[in-house]
Amino acid sequence: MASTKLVKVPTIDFSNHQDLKPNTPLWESKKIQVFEALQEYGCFEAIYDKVPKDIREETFSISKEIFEFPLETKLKNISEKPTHGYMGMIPQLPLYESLCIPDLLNPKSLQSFANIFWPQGNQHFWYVYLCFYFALAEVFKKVEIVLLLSTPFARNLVKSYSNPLLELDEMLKRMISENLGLKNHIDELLNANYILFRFTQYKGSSIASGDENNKAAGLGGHTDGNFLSIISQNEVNGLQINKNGEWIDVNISPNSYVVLSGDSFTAWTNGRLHSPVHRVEMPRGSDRYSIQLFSLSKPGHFIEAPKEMVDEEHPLLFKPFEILGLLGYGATEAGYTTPPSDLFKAYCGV
Ligand SMILES: O=C(O)CCC(=O)C(=O)O
Ligand SMILES: [Fe+2]
Repeated sequence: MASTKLVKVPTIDFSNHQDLKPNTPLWESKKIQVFEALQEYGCFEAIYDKVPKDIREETFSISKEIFEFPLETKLKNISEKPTHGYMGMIPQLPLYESLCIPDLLNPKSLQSFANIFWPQGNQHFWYVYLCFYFALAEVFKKVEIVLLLSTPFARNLVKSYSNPLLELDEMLKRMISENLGLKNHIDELLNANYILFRFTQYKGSSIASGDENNKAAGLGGHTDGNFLSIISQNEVNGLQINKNGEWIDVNISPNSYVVLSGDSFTAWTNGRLHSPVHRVEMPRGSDRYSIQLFSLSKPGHFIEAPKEMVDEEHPLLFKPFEILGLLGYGATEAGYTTPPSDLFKAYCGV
């Protein structure tokens, strides 16, 4: 494939979020920008200042801390579900390691993750845990949590960290649905929401010295199977997306997030959006930490394009599929040998 070009993925500024309400001119203009960026690139940089800097730093410092645990501890982050647990020790990807909190919307899942690393409890982690828990509760309007939100502590946590990323995910889904005239399908999309939260480390510091310009593979080319991925990183860049055979660096500023469209949206929009092939190429010397918030459909829920997306001009492109089936397929022999841009079609193409 051709080499990296100095093309930039679009940047969309959501920093005046308090004015960003449906049916306002600002909403209408952002909604078009979002849709066009996802159509053209399958991703964009979101400038989003709702997560305070110190909270973000706190989260990255937890990330660093958990990767320093012995391998035997990290291996306790297991799951029978594909991509739902520890990934690492992959011979072709020696720099890559990741840990996953599956089903973030379920507080028990967060608790078992924390227990792996801090069986006695951890102030740090519980702080972030509570941020997520309270934020999710607000999103899902759980009465008992709403009561707890009245404490300044919880309110601050919600405002400062976790709520914003889930709000961003929801807002983007609303914008995309509106753009396609699928406003009446938004509830079914949001009700099936299931979140995977992944901490990732790329050990750039372990790349052997050699040609300074040489980069090493952090993560191979793939598409994400979910609806949206919201990625934050420490100050080390490395993510690239493939556009028409060329790799484009996705270099983002410190308070930005990368938003990527996944295969689930490709199917739901019957091909009007696409999921870009992306990879991580690591520079020598620096370790990269990234955090992914993946929004999926609940296991067992079948994803299919609403009937409005299918007509004579737009015949159905994908059979209904279930996310765990897709993720499992990626881990099979057929999945490994199919080029990443064809994998989704190979799995459920009509
Ligand atoms: O680390 C990143 O920036 C991207 C990671 C990624 O693409 C993934 O985990 O699916
Ligand atoms: Fe990815």
